[in-house]
Amino acid sequence: MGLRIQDLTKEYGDTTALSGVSFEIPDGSFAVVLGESGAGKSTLLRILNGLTEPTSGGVYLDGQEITNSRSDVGMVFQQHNLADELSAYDNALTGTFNRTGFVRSLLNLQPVEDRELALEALETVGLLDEAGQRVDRMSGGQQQRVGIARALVQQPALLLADEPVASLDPASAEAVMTCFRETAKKRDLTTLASLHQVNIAREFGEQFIGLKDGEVMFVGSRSELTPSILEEIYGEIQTEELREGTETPDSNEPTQTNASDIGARL
Ligand SMILES: Nc1ncnc2c1ncn2[C@@H]1O[C@H](COP(=O)(O)OP(=O)(O)OP(=O)(O)O)[C@@H](O)[C@H]1O
Repeated sequence: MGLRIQDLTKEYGDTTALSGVSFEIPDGSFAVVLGESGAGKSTLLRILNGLTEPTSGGVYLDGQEITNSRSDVGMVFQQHNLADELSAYDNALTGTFNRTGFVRSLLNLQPVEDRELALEALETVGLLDEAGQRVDRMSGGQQQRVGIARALVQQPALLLADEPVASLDPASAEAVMTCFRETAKKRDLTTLASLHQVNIAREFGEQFIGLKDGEVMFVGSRSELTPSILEEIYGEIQTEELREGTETPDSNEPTQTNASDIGARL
């Protein structure tokens, strides 16, 4: 059944961050949220993750409304949020906090099954051999894969990622996104990621949700995500690349994170 967002609205005082947002993501699909800075992407992910309460509306996972408890939702952050001085394995294991409890985790009293889950998750993201390595001695891409492993250890029904590759160089971003998509497929996980880089979004996304000023202005597949739709999502951008929409990015270009510069990102 997948994820269903129904009439979600979020107001911060006078600011309406989301207004009547409704869409569905089929079970096991890899979906991407697109939108300019301020469109409401983070607010949407924060509501799905239980970090923010919506003003109104509902979120349903496999037909069940998910409310305050979000233990079945895994989250991958832009800046990893890892404990630098801990190993990849110990960081992955922190994904069990919700189940094990803080004190037992602190005392290293996780059940054997959780320890096995942490190793399996590291294997899934291709880091089993680096399990004992401190994460601050790993590359940005490897750190992000540890972040994915930690989310997997939660055994989530839904995987969220807020700008998971925004701080990586293009080659690492590709590698992390490949790992991310393959992991989601292997585990048949419904995934929703917000991505600034349109070229990466188009390469890896199966389903797209375009937000503009807090409203859904597009829901569709990769083939439906035409350059003119992208222009609508990101405003009036008059570039040949955008009109042609088929340019491949120059691998020597630095990572693009500026939402207003779509032409360079295509
Ligand atoms: N805690 C908050 N208090 C007040 N306003 C907020 C808060 N969080 C977000 N907003 C406002 O809600 C709107 C949507 O913000 P949000 O961060 O969801 O957008 P975004 O698409 O994720 O942007 P970005 O890509 O820059 O992160 C913006 O106008 C923002 O200023």
